[in-house]
Amino acid sequence: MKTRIAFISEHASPLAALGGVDAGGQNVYVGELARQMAKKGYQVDIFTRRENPALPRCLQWNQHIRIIHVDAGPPEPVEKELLLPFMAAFRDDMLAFIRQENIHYHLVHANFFMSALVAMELKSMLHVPFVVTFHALGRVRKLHQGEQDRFPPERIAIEQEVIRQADQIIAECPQDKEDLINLYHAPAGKITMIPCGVNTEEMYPVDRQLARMRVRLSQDEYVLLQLGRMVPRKGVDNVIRAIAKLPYAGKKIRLIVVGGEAEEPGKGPNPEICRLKQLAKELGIQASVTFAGRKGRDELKYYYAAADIFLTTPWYEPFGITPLESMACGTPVIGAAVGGIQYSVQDGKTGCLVPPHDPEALAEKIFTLLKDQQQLQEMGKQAIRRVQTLFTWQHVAHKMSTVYEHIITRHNVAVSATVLEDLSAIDKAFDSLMTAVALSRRQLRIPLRDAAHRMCRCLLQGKKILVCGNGGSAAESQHFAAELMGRFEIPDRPGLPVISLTADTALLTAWSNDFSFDDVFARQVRALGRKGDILLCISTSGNSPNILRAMEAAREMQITCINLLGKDGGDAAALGEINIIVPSASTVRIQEMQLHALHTLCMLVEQRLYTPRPAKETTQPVAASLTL
Ligand SMILES: O=C(CO)[C@@H](O)[C@H](O)[C@H](O)[C@H](O)COP(=O)(O)O
Ligand SMILES: [Zn+2]
Repeated sequence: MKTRIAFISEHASPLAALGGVDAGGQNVYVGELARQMAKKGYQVDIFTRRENPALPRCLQWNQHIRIIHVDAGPPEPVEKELLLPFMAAFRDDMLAFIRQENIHYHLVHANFFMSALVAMELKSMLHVPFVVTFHALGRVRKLHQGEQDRFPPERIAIEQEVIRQADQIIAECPQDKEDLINLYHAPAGKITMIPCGVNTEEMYPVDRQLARMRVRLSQDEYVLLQLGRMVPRKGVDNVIRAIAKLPYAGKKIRLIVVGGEAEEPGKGPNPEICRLKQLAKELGIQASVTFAGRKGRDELKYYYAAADIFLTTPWYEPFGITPLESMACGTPVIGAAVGGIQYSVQDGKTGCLVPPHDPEALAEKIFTLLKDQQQLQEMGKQAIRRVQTLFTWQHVAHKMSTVYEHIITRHNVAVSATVLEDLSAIDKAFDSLMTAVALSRRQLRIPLRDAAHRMCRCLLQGKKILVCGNGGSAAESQHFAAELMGRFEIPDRPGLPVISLTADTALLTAWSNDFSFDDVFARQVRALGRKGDILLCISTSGNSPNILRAMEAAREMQITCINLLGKDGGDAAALGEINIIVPSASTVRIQEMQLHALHTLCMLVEQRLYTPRPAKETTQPVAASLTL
């Protein structure tokens, strides 16, 4: 059987176009990882929110991967900051799919905190372990974006709880791991560092001249590339400011900005692009900056390869896939020394690191590198080498499958341990019941026979039986009365006068409320009992005061006391004419044996009084033939 993994990526579908505000690294991560895991033999279902009513419920992406569109919120794009309220619906619809298909997942891989919220709930309902890749952390975002962060404040508490409940946390770079530990107190042992990857079949070196021809860029200019989502935190303004500060480096310089959604009729252009265009204009460099818009993934390698240097200076970056893509295409990167960029870009080797929000520092590095073409070339080669050793998706999938297998094995062992524990507890309960049965069989035969005999004599004399007990024994009193007043195994016989003293709630509550609970049964014995009747007391301890008082009343009235007891019989044993004492110290076993004893008494009484005679009348007492 294949190992089945459920990926949850609530806002980032691998099918979504890249470059839009909410479409970025996570979409690529989920798609690429799923493809590599499928190659490794896993069956992967990717659950993502339906953003378009035309999408099928379940799309077979390839032989081993399905994309399931989950109905949660309106079937249209919704900003991820507004998605949290739809997560309950996401969980319910995902559960409905799982139940309908009757699937058992071995593991859930949650992406982003909202998916992890769903994974936590599935874990508690379906006992499926989960790993989480946060992709971004609320506390880090808050630190950098402050009031501009529009995620609901509950995000932090959810992330904190996810960290507690996750079976393993995937940190994407050393900084991510540090943030998890320092900002969330995540236990280091729960974190595995696995970077993002880059698809080297999609991103690979292309001859620069050819690449420039392909994307129609001049061969005579320096080309600097900025590529990614167009949101303020990506710091594209910082890059534009740096360009404005660059001294002449021997050739004209062109900055290409790739990204942003395609402009749709009726919808305005991306506000960040408008802001950036305005900035370039204000700085007087609009002629040197080309806003190329969104490009298809198959075109990106030409842009990367066409560039002399790739620039990325976000305020912060949980990982950052674009620097890796650029490196895979052999183009060195100047990146901000933040988040994952500090890990993927080796300063001075595969590119350079600069502080974020510092256009001077960036301009200086660009200038230095452009002037040293030999070093740039060497950095390009090193960049390719670094990607191929550390950042291929095959490498990522290999590390990830080790984590998956470890968790699945650990979970299976824990499940089998719990199952074994439960089975052993069940076995023990049966064993102890069997011991109680064996001992009782030996010790209760005679008192049971005597008790049945006395009951028959009492009933044949037109007398009655009163029964009482507390708690479980109260229930059995009523049970016993119902069997005899109604019927046990012989149909169509008259009812027998057996009354449970535990059934009159009005009397029981009034008498215990106004006088004493200790007298609730004695009071009824005195009112209902007559000489020659039987009082059957059921107690596991034999020490309940109301039982003892009832027996005292019975004895005063020459009512026979038969006791069904346990343990050492307690004080009741001294007051009973017949004591049936279950030989066990366990209240539970005593009660179970007492029920059996009561059924046995019913059987004996019924058989003795109403032996079925098919040829004749079946319900006549056989008193005449009884030897009392
Ligand atoms: O069923 C159970 C325990 O298994 C309890 O309800 C139990 O019957 C109650 O604690 C009784 O109050 C115990 O009274 P007794 O058997 O000692 O006379
Ligand atoms: Zn009980």
